[in-house]
Amino acid sequence: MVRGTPANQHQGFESQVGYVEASTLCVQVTLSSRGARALIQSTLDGFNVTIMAYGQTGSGKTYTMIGSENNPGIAPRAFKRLFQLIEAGHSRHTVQASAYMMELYNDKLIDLLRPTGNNELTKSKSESEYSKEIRKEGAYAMSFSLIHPLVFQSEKLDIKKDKKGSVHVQGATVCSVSSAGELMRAFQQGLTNRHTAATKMNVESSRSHLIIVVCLTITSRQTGSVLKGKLTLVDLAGSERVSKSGASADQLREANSINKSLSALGDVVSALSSESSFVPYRNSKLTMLLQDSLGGNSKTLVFVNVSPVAHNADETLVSLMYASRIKQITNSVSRNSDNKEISRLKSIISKLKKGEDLDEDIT
Ligand SMILES: Nc1ncnc2c1ncn2[C@@H]1O[C@H](COP(=O)(O)OP(=O)(O)OP(=O)(O)O)[C@@H](O)[C@H]1O
Repeated sequence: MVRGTPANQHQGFESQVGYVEASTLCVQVTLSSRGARALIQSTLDGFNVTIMAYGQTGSGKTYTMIGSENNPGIAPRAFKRLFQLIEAGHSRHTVQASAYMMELYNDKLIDLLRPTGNNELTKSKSESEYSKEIRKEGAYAMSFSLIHPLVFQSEKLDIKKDKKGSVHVQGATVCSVSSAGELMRAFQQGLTNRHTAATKMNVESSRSHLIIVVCLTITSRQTGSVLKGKLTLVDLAGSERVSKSGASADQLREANSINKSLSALGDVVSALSSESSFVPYRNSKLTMLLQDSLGGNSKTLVFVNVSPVAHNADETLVSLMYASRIKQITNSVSRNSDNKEISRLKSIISKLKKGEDLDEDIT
């Protein structure tokens, strides 16, 4: 099912530059679930969930995923809903939440939560607080409020896939978060580091693909069994014709890199929708990152944003064809769960690898 949903509750939206349209239209394509709200619950039920926006530059992807202060987009709404559900289920399970945030800029993965000396959140904390930082599962983990400007400079970001097919970025700065507000603060901090620039098509065009991942560990109070949920939110950079966007020299490089990665994404979608035996995930970092979201172990919702104006008819057609192809993809979804004993053994193995104390686990 492909649902056409007017995303333009924005009557009177004025264009600010060049060819920005007076309205946008959003086509919602859902794989494996009914809608965004149900998907947030699925994350807490131990599933991988991806929500992403695809479309031509200036068509409203960032507005859909991030929104504005008065009209929050999918990400802030998802964060709020997630913590409402966590609170509602408090008597049944405990939940540990953490998040990391990356951009893929000129084919390079950049850690948007990596502390810098300029980070406002890093300045007000004492040294003793910084000492509480912990290392976890090969990634750099910390409570978000404890970010230290000098530590956690990981060497390299690596895209990894576990045995169940879940993708994660090794080496990313991971913030542990305990409320929607904390998660939102981390998110906003990350956004300030994202590459954007004015083009003829969009006064604040995203020059990178944005990926936010929220990881949940849900432990049942009754049985001790553990579920792992993962929510991935993706605001893709827009495909653009440089003749229309009027790209400068740097922007030309960015546009080429964006178009190349989106073309690799198109190849993956084509291969999956035609049930080809080979899917070229490894052709781009973007497709490697989205490997579990497209054709893998994830419930996935894709918003395809299109422009309704005649001037953009070609791009709109391409996006709609993309939407209908993506709709043919079938993901194979399973819950990420472990019983109490397996969780205990995994925790021992992980601690042994890190050379940590095992006293608590063995008694
Ligand atoms: N539904 C909407 N209501 C009001 N303004 C909107 C709406 N959708 C988009 N806009 C405005 O249109 C402009 C372009 O939108 P946006 O930046 O989300 O496009 P995009 O698809 O993310 O573009 P790019 O790929 O270049 O980053 C922005 O100024 C945004 O605020």
